[in-house]
Amino acid sequence: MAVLIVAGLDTGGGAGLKADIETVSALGEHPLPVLTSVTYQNPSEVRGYHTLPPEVVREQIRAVRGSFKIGAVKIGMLGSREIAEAVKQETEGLTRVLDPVMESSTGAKLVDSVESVKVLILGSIVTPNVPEAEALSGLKIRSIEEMKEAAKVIAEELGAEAVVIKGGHLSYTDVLYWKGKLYEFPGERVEGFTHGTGCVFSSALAVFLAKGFELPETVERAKRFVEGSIRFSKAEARAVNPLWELERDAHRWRAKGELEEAVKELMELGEKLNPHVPEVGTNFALATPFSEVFAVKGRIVRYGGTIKPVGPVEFNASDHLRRALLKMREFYPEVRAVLNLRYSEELVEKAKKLGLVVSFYDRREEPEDVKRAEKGTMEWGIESAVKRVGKRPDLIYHLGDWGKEPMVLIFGRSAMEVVERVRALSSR
Ligand SMILES: Cc1ncc(COP(=O)(O)OP(=O)(O)O)c(N)n1
Ligand SMILES: Cc1ncsc1CCOP(=O)(O)O
Repeated sequence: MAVLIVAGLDTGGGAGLKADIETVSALGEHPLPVLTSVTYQNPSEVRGYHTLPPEVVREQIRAVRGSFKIGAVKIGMLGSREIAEAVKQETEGLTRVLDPVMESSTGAKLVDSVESVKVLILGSIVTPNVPEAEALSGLKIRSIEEMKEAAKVIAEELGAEAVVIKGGHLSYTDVLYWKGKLYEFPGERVEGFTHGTGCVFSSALAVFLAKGFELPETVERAKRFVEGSIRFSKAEARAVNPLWELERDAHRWRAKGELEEAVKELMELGEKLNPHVPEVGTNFALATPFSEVFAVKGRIVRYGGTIKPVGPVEFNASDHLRRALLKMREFYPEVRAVLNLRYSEELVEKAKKLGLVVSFYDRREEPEDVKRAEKGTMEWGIESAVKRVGKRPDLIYHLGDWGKEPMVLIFGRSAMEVVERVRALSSR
């Protein structure tokens, strides 16, 4: 099924047509991109924009309308009243999702007037954020109740088929008004970049409508998709990442394979490694670039004179090493793998001789409040070891405490780098 996208170009690659194309493609439908305007923008500022002649927009839509089965159309930045009129005429009869783009999040105007956006409201599913809903309804919005009132006004007075007001500027609850009924979609704050969220949300809505979902389920799905695209947003683009699901799954698949290979290599070191395996066992953890962590289920244990993984490599099969790795990645994101061994002075001395950067933490220095908290020791320990050495540590050890076995953690930028380090450390 094809989804028509009528939108502007964001040269920063975070919002607009590019985000829309990625959203539609990632959700498995075919994007038909129609350009209304070219903006000169980066994630920090919109320097200006140039609108295309309305006839150019009209011809783009005409070129595809007859040749594709169009399930829905997403309309974003219009730029001018003339373009809005042309888009209205050329999209008549299609299921229309209108993101009433007025200003960028950096505060720059992206349309000549609110009236131009209003041209397309009649019969459309409209997705304003709070400031846009205020501009369309003329109401002040300070609460979820006031979001509901504004949604009703936009539907009943301006003739929208449905209205979804996104709560990002207020709470994290979205409100839908459709066929005389109000719905709430609670959400929570997600850490990450948000530039482009409005574009991704409205495109995802168009896709799920094209797939045949009813509006309330469509809103729920689009909201969860946006949350993922913020959680896995792109630091480089400083914007949402509509490709997150595809990238996440590819990363998971690669990480699992990489760790399985490395565990196999590690098993070759069986007899040499056996004396270094602690009482609690060894685990080997690898993070994907999205900081999801794979490890060995049940850990790696001593087995006769050699070693053996108890279970397979699985997602979330580690607690301690996962927390150590994620903390380390807050300082050094290039670190992706870690393995624990039994502490011995000999092992630490060998690491120093090999030129590895060694640091440690002393559990006796752990603040009382961290000690009392259920799970803060590992994070505190890694942070204090990182700060102690002032550069990226390859190995961190601690000398134990009551009921805590002394331990060595060996880090690396890949699972194989850790294996190579363990090989060097365990050789006689
Ligand atoms: C070309 C273009 N279209 C739309 C926007 C606004 O996008 P949105 O998703 O609402 O994101 P923010 O502006 O809130 O970051 C844009 N900036 N450029
Ligand atoms: C108990 C313990 N403490 C530090 S590493 C380790 C073993 C590995 O733990 P996990 O399997 O939870 O990563």
